[in-house]
Amino acid sequence: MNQIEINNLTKQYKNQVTALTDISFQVESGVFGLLGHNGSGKTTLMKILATIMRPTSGSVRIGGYDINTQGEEARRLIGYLPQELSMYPTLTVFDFVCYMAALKGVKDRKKVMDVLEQVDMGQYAGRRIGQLSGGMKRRVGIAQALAGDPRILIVDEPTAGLDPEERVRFRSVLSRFAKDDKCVLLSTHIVEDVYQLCEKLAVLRKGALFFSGSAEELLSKAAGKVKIVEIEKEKDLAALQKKAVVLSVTYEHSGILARILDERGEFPVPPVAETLEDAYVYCMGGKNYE
Ligand SMILES: Nc1ncnc2c1ncn2[C@@H]1O[C@H](COP(=O)(O)OP(=O)(O)OP(=O)(O)O)[C@@H](O)[C@H]1O
Repeated sequence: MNQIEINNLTKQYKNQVTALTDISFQVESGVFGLLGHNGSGKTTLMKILATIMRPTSGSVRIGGYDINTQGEEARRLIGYLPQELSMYPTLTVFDFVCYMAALKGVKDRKKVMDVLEQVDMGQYAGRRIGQLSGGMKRRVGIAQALAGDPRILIVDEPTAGLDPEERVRFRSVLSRFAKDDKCVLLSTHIVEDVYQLCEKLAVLRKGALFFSGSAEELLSKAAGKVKIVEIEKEKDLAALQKKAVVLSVTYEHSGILARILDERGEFPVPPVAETLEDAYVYCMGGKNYE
């Protein structure tokens, strides 16, 4: 069953910037990844799905409810973690989540404790927000999104800036939520998160939908094209870049190893196994995404 259905969605801001152009895709249960460079329109799309911004045209159904005409019903199904969530540093974790939960009509303090336990923050309930690490704050952000028992969790770039341990922990919180026929829509520009978490994903490029499908389908776009070639000098790199997309470069004692996408089969070396990151960079026209 589709949890989210997006049809011909377009968003033009008042300054005439068109952030989204005719986007259509569906999101089923599980963790769904939304990948794109900075400025590709991810946050705009998340805000529309979270019903805090109206589209210019097109339609969105959340759990079957049309956000334009049944916004209240749709909103009740959603938990949203925005890219930047203002938190009051002097409040305790518990009081902050109680406050956010109350805004959604959840007054039961036991339920607040439950969501803190779900994100492994129960033991820090009494700590002040200002004394938390970045990863802990992000988990508190998820806890407030989980208040009200949503079916659909919309999280905007939740792992940016986290250390590897916190990222792993954060991912497990999301995948734990997504089982039981629920859905997480995760926007990120970190391909590793999508690789670890998502069966399906969409790629936005300059506000347009470039790809929507399974991770395997995205991978297949780079299949057989990823090669490693050796060049002698730095200046040979510029010539190589004219012939192929250079994915990464490693400097060795003997020379320089370049990982490339050989689209036209011009380099007579056997291909190596492609990664999701290779396929993503390929989709993005070869520009690195950081
Ligand atoms: N309130 C606004 N008014 C005008 N233009 C905006 C507004 N918000 C975003 N934009 C523009 O819309 C485009 C998409 O921005 P958006 O924030 O949705 O991208 P993003 O993929 O989330 O980027 P990032 O990863 O950097 O957060 C950009 O060109 C941006 O400058």
